[in-house]
Amino acid sequence: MVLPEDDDEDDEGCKASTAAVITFIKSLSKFEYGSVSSLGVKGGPGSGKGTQCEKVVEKYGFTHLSSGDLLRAEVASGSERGKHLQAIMQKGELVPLDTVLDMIKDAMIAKADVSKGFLIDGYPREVKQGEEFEKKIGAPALLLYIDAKPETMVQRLVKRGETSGRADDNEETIKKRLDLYYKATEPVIAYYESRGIVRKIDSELTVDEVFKQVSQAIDTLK
Ligand SMILES: Nc1nc2c(ncn2[C@@H]2O[C@H](COP(=O)(O)OP(=O)(O)OP(=O)(O)O)[C@@H](O)[C@H]2O)c(=O)[nH]1
Ligand SMILES: O=c1ccn([C@@H]2O[C@H](COP(=O)(O)OP(=O)(O)O)[C@@H](O)[C@H]2O)c(=O)[nH]1
Ligand SMILES: [Mg+2]
Repeated sequence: MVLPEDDDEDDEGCKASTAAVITFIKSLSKFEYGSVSSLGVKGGPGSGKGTQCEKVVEKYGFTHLSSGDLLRAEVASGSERGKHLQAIMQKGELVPLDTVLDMIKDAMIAKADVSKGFLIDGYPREVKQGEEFEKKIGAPALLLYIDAKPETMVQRLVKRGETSGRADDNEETIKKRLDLYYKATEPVIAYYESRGIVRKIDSELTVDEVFKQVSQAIDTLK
């Protein structure tokens, strides 16, 4: 996959596609959920982001974009770039910010004409990524913060690792992902909290009970 270079002022194609995303995001105000353009879904590894996003897609028809899934798709393609990404992800480290942002932007453009809104799962990973996302795409309408205790997350991921085939669902990498989450990602939540758009969801319950809270949060946007 060839991605546009954002910093290349001569890249007219890239500027045109960024403009297309901005136009689309603005046009979303016509849709059912008022001002909803994108919803951020944050929480630690294994907190249940993917599980809840699937249910939101089913009920609300939003498009689910998981930055981790996009990266895993690139790895699965077997490309040179994918091999490089795999090495980073296997260590539980973060892929460079521009790479992920370009992937999300391309995925949004691809779905722009059919989507009711976007669920951006697992992104931004760091405050700087959030700032870049806002500059290039727009501010999220809401941030769902899927909150679980670290021991719950570890337990869920170890169990998921029995069948997921994910190279990073092993105890050593899980620990690194958790450490990085508390260091780099939790500050993202504080950053959006100051704007009043964070909705904290208790994820220590059953999937359906967690989803009730998620639905309530989304319904406040109606
Ligand atoms: N008991 C319980 N288990 C859950 C809940 N949500 C998710 N799980 C389980 O926890 C594991 C992790 O859930 P995911 O939805 O994959 O978590 P995630 O936050 O997307 O994880 P990453 O992709 O690693 O960031 C899965 O095996 C789920 O079946 C929940 O609300 N309650
Ligand atoms: O915006 C992102 C999303 C994911 N990753 C990488 O992809 C891995 C898996 O991400 P995912 O969101 O699927 O799972 P989590 O880390 O929350 O368990 C992470 O550990 C990172 O190496 C990244 O670098 N930037
Ligand atoms: Mg996930």
